[in-house]
Amino acid sequence: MSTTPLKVAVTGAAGQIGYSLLFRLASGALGDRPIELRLLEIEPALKTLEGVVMELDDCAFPNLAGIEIGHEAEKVFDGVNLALLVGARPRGPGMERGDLLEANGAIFTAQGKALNAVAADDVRIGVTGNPANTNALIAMTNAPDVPQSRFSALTRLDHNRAISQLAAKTGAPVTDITHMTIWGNHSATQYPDLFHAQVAGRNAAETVGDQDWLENTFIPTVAKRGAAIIDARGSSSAASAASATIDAARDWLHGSADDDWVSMAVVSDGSYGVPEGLISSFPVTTRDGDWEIVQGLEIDDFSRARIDASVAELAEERDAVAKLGLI
Ligand SMILES: NC(=O)C1=CN([C@@H]2O[C@H](COP(=O)(O)OP(=O)(O)OC[C@H]3O[C@@H](n4cnc5c(N)ncnc54)[C@H](O)[C@@H]3O)[C@@H](O)[C@H]2O)C=CC1
Ligand SMILES: O=C([O-])CC(=O)C(=O)O
Repeated sequence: MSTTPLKVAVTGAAGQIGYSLLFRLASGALGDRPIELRLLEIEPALKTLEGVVMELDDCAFPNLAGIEIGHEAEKVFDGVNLALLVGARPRGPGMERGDLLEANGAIFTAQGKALNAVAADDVRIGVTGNPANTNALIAMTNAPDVPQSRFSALTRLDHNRAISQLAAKTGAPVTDITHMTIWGNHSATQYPDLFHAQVAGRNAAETVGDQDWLENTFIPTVAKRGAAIIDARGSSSAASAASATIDAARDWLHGSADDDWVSMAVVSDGSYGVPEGLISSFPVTTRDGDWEIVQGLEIDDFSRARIDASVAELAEERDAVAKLGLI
């Protein structure tokens, strides 16, 4: 194991997700390698962030090798190996994540440019801030020197939600649920796929044997879970979003489990009819910091229609940010 600290940037570090994410990162959720935190916030939030840093100090985490904070992306991102782009406005009740495009898009233009200029050559960039897929597209487009494969958007929370719902339905432990896939956008159009998922090695859709539940309960529960949490909590999911951000980063850096896959929104190479260049969620395997889209899955008409609908929304979002001059 390298003893050189992994430099991890977190944006929006004084926000709700940050408050959960930073303590998990600092306590070793990405492995034993020491980490150095680089925390970016807007200037008015720096005082709050200083308080969070005091708390991190007070935990005396053995593997926390240093913390730097600031409001200038080019300083904070200097030499980072992993950038977790969380900072963005969350939606409130009655909003869709796409309503945040204009408010949040500009953040990712500037941060893409800054990462392009100063990040380490091996940087990996995970976007959590919404609308995550299109924000990742904006950052990627504004960072032409960083390989496109280094960008991903978070659909791991949806993936974890789908696992949890299926486990509850079948009575199986979550560890028995494998091969889950979220296709498309991190939005209400996403398609959580039970036709390729497995419960203790058996096909999940067959195990459930209830198309009505699959179509009218499972898919909408997973796809609209974010809104249900906003409705119940008054603010959007935070600890679960931080946990999923860590799951995604850990698997990206260290590899997904053998004989399983994970969901990640990554740049499409045209696989499964998703237009090249869109950042869409796929089943992927990861190893040593690289990902590969799982190939050869059969897509029936039911799945095809749902993947196409979510991908059409991604194309609309891309066109909207192109009109705004963000890509
Ligand atoms: N992809 C996913 O699964 C999920 C995504 N989210 C999204 O994550 C984002 C953050 O959520 P919360 O932490 O709850 O929001 P929050 O409002 O509590 O925190 C956001 C933080 O970002 C900061 N910020 C704003 N502009 C910034 C900039 N240019 N640079 C650096 N920091 C900046 C704000 O000052 C604030 O402290 C939201 O867009 C939310 O919708 C939330 C849950 C799940
Ligand atoms: O729903 C939201 O706005 C926050 C989010 O992305 C989620 O919880 O999946």
